Amino acid sequence: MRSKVIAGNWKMNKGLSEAEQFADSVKGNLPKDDNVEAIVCAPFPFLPALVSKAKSSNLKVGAQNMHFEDSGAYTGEVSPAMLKDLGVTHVVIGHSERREHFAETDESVNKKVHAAFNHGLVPIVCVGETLEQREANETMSHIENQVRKGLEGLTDEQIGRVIIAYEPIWAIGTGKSASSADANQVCTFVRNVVKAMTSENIAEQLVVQYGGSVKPANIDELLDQPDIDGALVGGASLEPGSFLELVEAGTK
Ligand SMILES: O=C[C@H](O)COP(=O)(O)O
Repeated sequence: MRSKVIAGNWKMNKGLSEAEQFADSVKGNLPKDDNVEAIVCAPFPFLPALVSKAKSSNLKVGAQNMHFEDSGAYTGEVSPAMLKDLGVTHVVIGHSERREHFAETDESVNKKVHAAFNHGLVPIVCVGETLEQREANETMSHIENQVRKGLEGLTDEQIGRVIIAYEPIWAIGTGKSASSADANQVCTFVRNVVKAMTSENIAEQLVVQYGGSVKPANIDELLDQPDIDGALVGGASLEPGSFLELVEAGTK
């Protein structure tokens, strides 16, 4: 059985003391259940404090982006080796906000996914369609393209360890979540694309999250779906109480 993975993506929110308070409130209250993983993906400046606070707890700490090179003349960038050194375990790659505002492409996503594995980080690879693509019936072809290009050149074993977050762009931060059936349909499709790319059973190991206006009120319904293995959550991951409720939902 696949574990449920609940990842908070704080985006560019909070200050250092708020981040520390969050970790203090959450770390002792996470469910003691090996079938659910709780990750908080925070802005770079908070990562050392969060890693230190989360030590000896079930809370894992992730980054929201990174460069694909190990080092070099890339002013303002952060390398996978730097994240690994800090004790970060996960990294969000190819979030739609990075694709939209920072010219992230399927090619750079693929380089970053390889770099993550080279440094022992688990990539959370985001895919998702715009409203225009959905209305033009292009959702599946777009998702297939993003999945195939994003995972190109990985071994089957690596693909089995990727987390894919399906986040329809029209559902992000809008309060308008995809219905659980629609979300599951795309998550099943993602698994089938991976099945076609890999040898037997790899696709069954793959964790596929849904993201887009997930909150305590709708997470149960989403996680009840057979191909939704967790959630990548923005707004509702910011408050400790709400984050804990989301993680708790993964134990049911
Ligand atoms: O990475 C998280 C997503 O962009 C979802 O954000 P949201 O939960 O605020 O809609």
